[in-house]
Amino acid sequence: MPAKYKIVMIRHGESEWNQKNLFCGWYDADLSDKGREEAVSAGKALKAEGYQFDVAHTSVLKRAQITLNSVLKEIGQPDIPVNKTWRLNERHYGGLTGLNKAETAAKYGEAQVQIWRRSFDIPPPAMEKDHPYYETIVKDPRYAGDPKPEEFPMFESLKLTIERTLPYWNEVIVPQIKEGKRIIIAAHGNSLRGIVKHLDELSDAAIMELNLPTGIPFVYELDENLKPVDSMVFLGDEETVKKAMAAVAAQGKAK
Ligand SMILES: O=C(O)[C@@H](COP(=O)(O)O)OP(=O)(O)O
Repeated sequence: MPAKYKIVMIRHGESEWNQKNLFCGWYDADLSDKGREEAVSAGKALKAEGYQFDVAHTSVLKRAQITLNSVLKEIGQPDIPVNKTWRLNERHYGGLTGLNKAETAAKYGEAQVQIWRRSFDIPPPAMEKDHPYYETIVKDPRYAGDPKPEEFPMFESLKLTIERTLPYWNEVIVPQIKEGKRIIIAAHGNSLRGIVKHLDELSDAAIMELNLPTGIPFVYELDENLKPVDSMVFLGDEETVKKAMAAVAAQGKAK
């Protein structure tokens, strides 16, 4: 079937916590200088290809929002409607939040860290009340009322992340796609892996292999039933994308 719709997604540029190689999850890390540059380059790449959007979706975390704002500024559309939702947040990394990924691998083994980072349904340990970032995250006013207290995660596997991201995809984004709206989503490594898994119907095993690079936009072309005609086409040269993906995968290695 021919392509009918196009949607652009981007993982935020490198954050200060990506740079320090810390599990970040719902911690609201800022972009690093490199991440800000990546966001500007992403905007320029979209501009060069003539992309324009009617609406944008992002998480409530600033690393995604700043990336989106940079992109929209570069393409000359700083004022389009932007929907912000916790449902596009990064997966909640539970008790691992704030730990160094390489040090965690040295302590618990690379295989365990790989399970925590990439298994489909094995969650990281829960964030307990005495965790250094518990109060910062749970009491953050941006979450007052939404998610509801019973929905508020203390940890998330990719499976749990998908369970809270997909309702937003299906109920908010899909109707807009079908109305012909040109959409960009600026979000996170794992919230976007969830959407990719859904669109491409990847198996639980196949999604483990996918590492999304920071700050490189990718495009899906969808047919009228929203099945991909073209999947995950990055606006970047192949070698750069491959290297960036390998670098993300390597973050879980004990140095
Ligand atoms: O939470 C985090 O540490 C990273 C992803 O980490 P990995 O699952 O790749 O370890 O999220 P993001 O930088 O996309 O917001």
